[in-house]
Amino acid sequence: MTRRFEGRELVVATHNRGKLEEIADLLAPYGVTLSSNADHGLPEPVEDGTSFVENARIKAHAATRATGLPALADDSGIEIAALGGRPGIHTADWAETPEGRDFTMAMTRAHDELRASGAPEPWRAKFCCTLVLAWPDGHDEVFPGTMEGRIVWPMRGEQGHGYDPIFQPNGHDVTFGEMDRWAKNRISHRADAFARLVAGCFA
Ligand SMILES: O=c1nc[nH]c2c1ncn2[C@H]1C[C@H](O)[C@@H](COP(=O)(O)OP(=O)(O)OP(=O)(O)O)O1
Ligand SMILES: [Mg+2]
Repeated sequence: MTRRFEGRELVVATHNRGKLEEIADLLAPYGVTLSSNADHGLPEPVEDGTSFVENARIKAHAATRATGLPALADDSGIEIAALGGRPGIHTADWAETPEGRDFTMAMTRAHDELRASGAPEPWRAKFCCTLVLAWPDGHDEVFPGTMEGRIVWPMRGEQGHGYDPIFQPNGHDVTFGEMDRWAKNRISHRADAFARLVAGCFA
């Protein structure tokens, strides 16, 4: 299946630099030539789907249509059990401000809502990642991944991106924000989805 990528470029259809770096590391062993949305000057599509897979499809197919190349999109987010699964597909929206994204604000909101809910700790949470690989002929392939853990407070760690400082994965006593990129990439929701992608495309 590696042949499907031989001599071709894969567009990573994301505007999130943290994701792009993780995806480049995860794909490094497979000799795929990567380019990004930024390399192609692609706009950020409106993510108005009602699920991770719908939003990933919107992003992947938009990049494929614009470039004629296969494209890989990642739609991800965190589901907090005591908040009924919120923010879920709205995880990035919680960080939105007129000046750009503010993840300290978003993490503070998650913590404030957990406190207000009265839910006892541990506050169970699940990171979800859905990868969609879209092909120029219009078909696509879907690879889901998850990582279970808990929300911790205060924030811990300067590494990673997004909500990493408040997410402590099960089986670990550090947050994603305290893990180096290789440690996170061995266990994350994105790594889980990539294991399925690799099995489907490079096995
Ligand atoms: O490993 C992660 N560590 C921490 N936070 C994370 C992670 N993975 C997703 N997240 C959070 C932040 C992100 O902003 C949102 C996903 O929203 P999502 O729309 O999929 O991504 P995005 O808007 O940042 O970039 P793009 O849509 O261009 O791929 O969930
Ligand atoms: Mg997005």
